[in-house]
Amino acid sequence: MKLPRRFFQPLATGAPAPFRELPVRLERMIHFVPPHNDKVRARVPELAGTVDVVLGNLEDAVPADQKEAARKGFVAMAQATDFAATGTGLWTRINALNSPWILDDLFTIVAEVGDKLDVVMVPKVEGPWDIHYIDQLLAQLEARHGVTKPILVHAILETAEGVANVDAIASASPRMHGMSLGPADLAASRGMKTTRVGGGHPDYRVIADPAGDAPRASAQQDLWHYTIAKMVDACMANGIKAFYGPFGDFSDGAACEAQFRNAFLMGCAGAWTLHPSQVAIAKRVFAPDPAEVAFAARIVEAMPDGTGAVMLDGKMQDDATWKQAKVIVDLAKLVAAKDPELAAVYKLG
Ligand SMILES: CC(=O)SCCNC(=O)CCNC(=O)[C@H](O)C(C)(C)COP(=O)(O)OP(=O)(O)OC[C@H]1O[C@@H](n2cnc3c(N)ncnc32)[C@H](O)[C@@H]1OP(=O)(O)O
Ligand SMILES: O=CC(=O)O
Ligand SMILES: [Mg+2]
Repeated sequence: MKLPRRFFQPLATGAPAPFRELPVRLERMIHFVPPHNDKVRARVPELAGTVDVVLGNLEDAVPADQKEAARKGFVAMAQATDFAATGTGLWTRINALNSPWILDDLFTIVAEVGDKLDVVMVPKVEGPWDIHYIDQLLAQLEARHGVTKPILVHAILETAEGVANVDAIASASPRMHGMSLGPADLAASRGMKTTRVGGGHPDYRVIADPAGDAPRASAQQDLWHYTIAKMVDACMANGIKAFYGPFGDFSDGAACEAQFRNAFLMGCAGAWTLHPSQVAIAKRVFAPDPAEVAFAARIVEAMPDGTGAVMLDGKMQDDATWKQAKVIVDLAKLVAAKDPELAAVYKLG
């Protein structure tokens, strides 16, 4: 382990100093774009104003013979659009550390558009050693190409070993932005018996005890509850952000919304959107409910210094509920700053 005073030192001469605190940004959805697809890429300038993050995906879902086209497409789309002008994040998902493409991904992208890139998403992270490797390499590339803003790292939690090491991954570097659950790769890595990309499974359920001949009630359970909870704790304990990942059944908006909402309530900041139909779902879910915001604002107002105990509508409020209320009010303010419609509904000063 590094000594605390060395943790924030740049890892290469000439590389920018790491952030001490993460930039505060609204990231309700990380929208995946296949950069080798000319038609979709052409829509990016228009898309950029409608999502919080545009991610050019170079990894899974890009065929092996299109990896180079995807990398070139990403550079072209990064150069063609001023993402910062609309407050939209620009991310890329690079190929895995053991793949033949990773070096060209990073070498090309940092050289060509390193100053425009906010976050590199790293797939199949197994432990802190993977983050240390990327951290060092990014610092060298930032220094070589004169990048002045540190490029952040986002890990996908999608292997059994990664889940076992989740705390160490979250605390591996000041470059860590956050983590996303990768339910498809994780299911494979764990030997789970499902072919779905996220969401539930009709056979994963609990059943009521028998009561004579009466039909036994049963209910589907959330396959991802344990992992999301573990990921949220690891992330929040280290001051970084947790995200739900992909939901693959584009035809089932209700199930996508339920999965996103569970993640939101558990502490996640956002989710991936793979298809335009999922963007509205993410916007709906990852902004607090107006009635909840109104009640939270009353709590904050009733306890101006955040201490003591008061009653509101028959419910006890104290220092702890004040902190809960602050989470909701702060998020609502962040959303309101970007979304005039919700700003009008929230009516926060
Ligand atoms: C497990 C994991 O790793 S998940 C992450 C990896 N997967 C991905 O990144 C997938 C990203 N999504 C995609 O590539 C596409 O949505 C696909 C290939 C899955 C499906 O695309 P299509 O067959 O074109 O879907 P569909 O016909 O419903 O699309 C409707 C429209 O939305 C467009 N569209 C589809 N996906 C996207 C997207 N991610 N961003 C922007 N536009 C999109 C289509 O081009 C189409 O446009 P059109 O009406 O002008 O023809
Ligand atoms: O990369 C995402 C996943 O679910 O796998
Ligand atoms: Mg994956």
